[in-house]
Amino acid sequence: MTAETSRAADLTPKGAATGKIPATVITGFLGAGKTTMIRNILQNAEGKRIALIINEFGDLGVDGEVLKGCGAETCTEDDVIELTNGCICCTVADDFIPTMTALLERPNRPDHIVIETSGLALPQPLIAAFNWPDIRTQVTVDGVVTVVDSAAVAAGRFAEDHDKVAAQRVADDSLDHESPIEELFEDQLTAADLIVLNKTDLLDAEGLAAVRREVATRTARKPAMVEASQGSVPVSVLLGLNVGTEGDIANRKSHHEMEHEAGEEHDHDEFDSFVVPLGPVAAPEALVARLKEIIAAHDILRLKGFVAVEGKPARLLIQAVGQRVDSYFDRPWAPGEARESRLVVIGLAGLDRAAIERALQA
Ligand SMILES: Nc1nc2c(ncn2[C@@H]2O[C@H](COP(=O)(O)OP(=O)(O)OP(=O)(O)O)[C@@H](O)[C@H]2O)c(=O)[nH]1
Repeated sequence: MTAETSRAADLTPKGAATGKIPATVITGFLGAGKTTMIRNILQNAEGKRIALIINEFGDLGVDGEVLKGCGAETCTEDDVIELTNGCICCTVADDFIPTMTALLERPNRPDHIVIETSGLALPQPLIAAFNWPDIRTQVTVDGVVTVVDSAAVAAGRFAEDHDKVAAQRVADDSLDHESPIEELFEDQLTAADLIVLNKTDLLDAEGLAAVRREVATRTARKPAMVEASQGSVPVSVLLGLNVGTEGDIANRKSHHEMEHEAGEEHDHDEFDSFVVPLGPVAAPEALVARLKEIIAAHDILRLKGFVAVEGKPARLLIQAVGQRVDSYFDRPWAPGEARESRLVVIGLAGLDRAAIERALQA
């Protein structure tokens, strides 16, 4: 093949011109800003009809709630499909394929499909699923966008903590991974066609340049990087990458695939999550202060959920990523809706659930 013909082959349209619906996979570690970025996509879709498939670790459905409430005309509640039965990379055959098939059978097919993986998902099995016979004739992966929490990278969250890994291994000698967080971070970067360095508002130019260098060292591939705050990247940059990533999956192997070519199953045993119910809260500021202490004491990676505040007609959305806790009233409680306070807690396996529950409910 000459250089010219090989270049022409590279430019072959994978999506629209082949009649396939383009699907964008949005991945990235817990709390990186995936849902925030998708909200931005929906609000700036300019008439493009988008169907969303979202998958969350921890069964509270917070992301779905946030996205359904975003009021975008081109993405109604029917267009938001939540996969709550575990992490999408482990439930491809049972959950993802049937969901995609049902979506494709709808009379009113979407112009574009956006898939948000859970923050703990390994994107590779999901991308490979686009090669399944029923799917590959109808849909193609337009691109994989990996969202990075730049502040967390700067804080060393994805650099190996040798003491912690050693402690984990003492607690569970079946652990064969060097560091589950670091590996997953790198696997998500390795899957990327585009990397979004998000949360730039939390860093100065020097810090951001260091993050850019560090991210570049974490994958042998060299996907483009864009910087963003609040996931604000033009839709024209995110959608329409036209890569056909499912055809390149062999070049994006995860640590897990490289270590276990023999086919050992991937799972999420290294991580743990549970939901804690609380009573109504009298003082949200005091709750937020307490959350920060509990997160630090137990090294909780992610905590989110809804809280009923005494005397308030709206529910309080709590979003914590590491030590940073955001909270705001997102919408009024609906008539007849149970005013429950529930928080999902996610961390490395071995979280002291009883102690965390006691502290949260105190
Ligand atoms: N300061 C700052 N906060 C951000 C930015 N983007 C998102 N956040 C906040 O980070 C938190 C997590 O954002 P999400 O969009 O829910 O992150 P996610 O990747 O969908 O999280 P999971 O689905 O739980 O993995 C929320 O409190 C957001 O408001 C940003 O650019 N800057």
